[in-house]
Amino acid sequence: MYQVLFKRMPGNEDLAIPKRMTEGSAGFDLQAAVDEPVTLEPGERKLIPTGFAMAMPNELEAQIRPRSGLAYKHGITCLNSPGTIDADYRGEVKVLLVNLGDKPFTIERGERIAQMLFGLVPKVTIEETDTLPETVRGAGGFGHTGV
Ligand SMILES: O=c1ccn([C@H]2C[C@H](O)[C@@H](COP(=O)(O)OP(=O)(O)OP(=O)(O)O)O2)c(=O)[nH]1
Ligand SMILES: [Mg+2]
Repeated sequence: MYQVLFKRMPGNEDLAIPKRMTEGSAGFDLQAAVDEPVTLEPGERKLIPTGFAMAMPNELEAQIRPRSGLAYKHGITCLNSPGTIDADYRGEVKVLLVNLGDKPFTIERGERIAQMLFGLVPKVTIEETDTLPETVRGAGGFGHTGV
C-alpha cells in the first residue's frame, strides 16, 4: 500500500478528493476546478485545473487518462494521453483536454473530466554500448509482421 498526499489549492473546498467511482475501478476521477464554465471549440485544447496538488513516493507515477464516455459522446480526450505526473511535482495537477468532436463542449465546475491511475516506476540505469544483443525481430517493426 502506498500513501499519496492530496493537498487542495485554495478555494476548492467544494470539490471531492479524487475518487474511484466503484470498488473495482482502476482510475480516480478528477473534477474540473474551473471558476466559470469553459468551452472548448472543435479542435481547441485547454489546460484545465483540478484544484489539487499531491506528493507520492518516488516509486510511483500518476497517469492522467481520458474518460471513455466523454471521448465517445463528445470527442473530448486528453491531448498528451496518458499525461505523466512525476512523484516530485508539487504544482497543481492539470488536464490537457482537446475537443476532437464537431461541436463546442462546455466544461462545468465539478465535472469529472479525466481519471488518474498510479503506476510503479522501475529502477533503471541506462548504459551506453556499441553492440546490442541479437534477436529474431532485429530491426523489424512498424507492421513488419503484417496486419
Ligand atoms: O497531464 C499532465 C502532464 C503533466 N503535468 C505536470 C506534472 C508533471 O510532473 C509535470 C511535467 O510533465 P511532463 O514531464 O509530461 O512535461 P515536460 O514537458 O517534460 O515538462 P518538464 O520539463 O517540467 O518535465 O507537469 C500535469 O499536471 N498534467
Ligand atoms: Mg518532463
